[in-house]
Amino acid sequence: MDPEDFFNPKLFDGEVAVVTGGASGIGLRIARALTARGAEVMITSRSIERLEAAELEIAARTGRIVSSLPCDVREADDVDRLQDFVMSRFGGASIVVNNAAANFFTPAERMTRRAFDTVVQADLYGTFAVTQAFVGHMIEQRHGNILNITIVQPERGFPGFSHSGAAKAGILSLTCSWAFEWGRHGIRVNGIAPGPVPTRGVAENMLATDSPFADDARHVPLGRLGTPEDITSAALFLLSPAASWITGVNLVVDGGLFLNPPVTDS
Ligand SMILES: CCCCC/C=C/C(=O)SCCNC(=O)CCNC(=O)[C@H](O)C(C)(C)COP(=O)(O)OP(=O)(O)OC[C@H]1O[C@@H](n2cnc3c(N)ncnc32)[C@H](O)[C@@H]1OP(=O)(O)O
Ligand SMILES: NC(=O)C1=CN([C@@H]2O[C@H](COP(=O)(O)OP(=O)(O)OC[C@H]3O[C@@H](n4cnc5c(N)ncnc54)[C@H](OP(=O)(O)O)[C@@H]3O)[C@@H](O)[C@H]2O)C=CC1
Repeated sequence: MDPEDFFNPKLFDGEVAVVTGGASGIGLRIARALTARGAEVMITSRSIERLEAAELEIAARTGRIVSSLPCDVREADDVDRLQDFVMSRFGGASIVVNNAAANFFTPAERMTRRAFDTVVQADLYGTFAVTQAFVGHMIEQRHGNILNITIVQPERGFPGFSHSGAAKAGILSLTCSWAFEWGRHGIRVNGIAPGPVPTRGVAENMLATDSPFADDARHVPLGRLGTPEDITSAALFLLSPAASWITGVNLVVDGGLFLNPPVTDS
């Protein structure tokens, strides 16, 4: 049984969800699970081919249609187009999942300014811009849910991923500021901090020979790497009314890895 099978199939009836980076990996699994539970879902990423494949996969698995639009979250014009599309098709969004991210292993002394900018724009600026595109409508409706995909304890530092660590720390700060500012409007804002989940993005961008990421499985107390399903069931919980008094948290979903970080060899 999938962990997400514990969630009611009508849990998200009447909700409209935008999932950035929803064409692959964790974002695709969250988009599929929301679709299967009644939400109207809009997925975005840069690649039309991946979006088309994701639409087919979700339709085959759920019997329901998702909408999709190519959108580079670093580009203000793309985010404006996304906003226009969602407003005209659905009248607004009640759920935003800020999942799109870029990452690659680079020692800090060799990281170019453009490399730093590429990651910070995709992660931190993208989270800001996409959220801002939809929060006005949420405030009007006095109903909204924002979920940011972060990392575990970004203040700890991530050797070789200093751009991503800094961007994710910024996202965590946005999560807390927004939770505070928008709670009075009926909007909840939370984060999920995944442990290592072997997705395409990780395989293509993070497993350089000297990357510490490759070693993580040995250190996970629950004895295995994570799956997109592990992250998705936590997302469904935080986005559901079962979490209606939870805002501003960064929920760690990592098999206990943060208790035993890979700096120590056990
Ligand atoms: C914090 C600890 C880790 C926490 C765990 C987090 C995991 C994840 O986030 S997994 C998700 C990863 N998924 C992805 O990264 C998918 C999307 N990524 C990409 O498509 C590429 O990685 C991309 C971001 C590089 C693509 O963006 P694009 O705009 O096409 O980038 P460019 O190729 O133009 O490069 C821009 C700039 O960055 C430099 N650069 C790119 N790759 C590397 C690399 N492997 N090593 C060093 N530098 C790299 C590139 O050279 C450019 O800079 P300049 O040379 O100065 O122009
Ligand atoms: N997997 C892991 O171990 C961990 C993942 N995370 C986080 O989980 C989230 C999902 O990662 P994961 O599923 O592993 O990775 P993937 O690479 O599979 O997914 C990332 C998605 O983001 C999209 N994307 C990247 N850049 C942009 C951009 N500029 N504009 C729009 N979309 C973009 C990609 O699509 P396209 O290339 O088509 O644009 C892709 O669909 C990310 O936020 C990541 O940082 C955090 C900790 C650990």
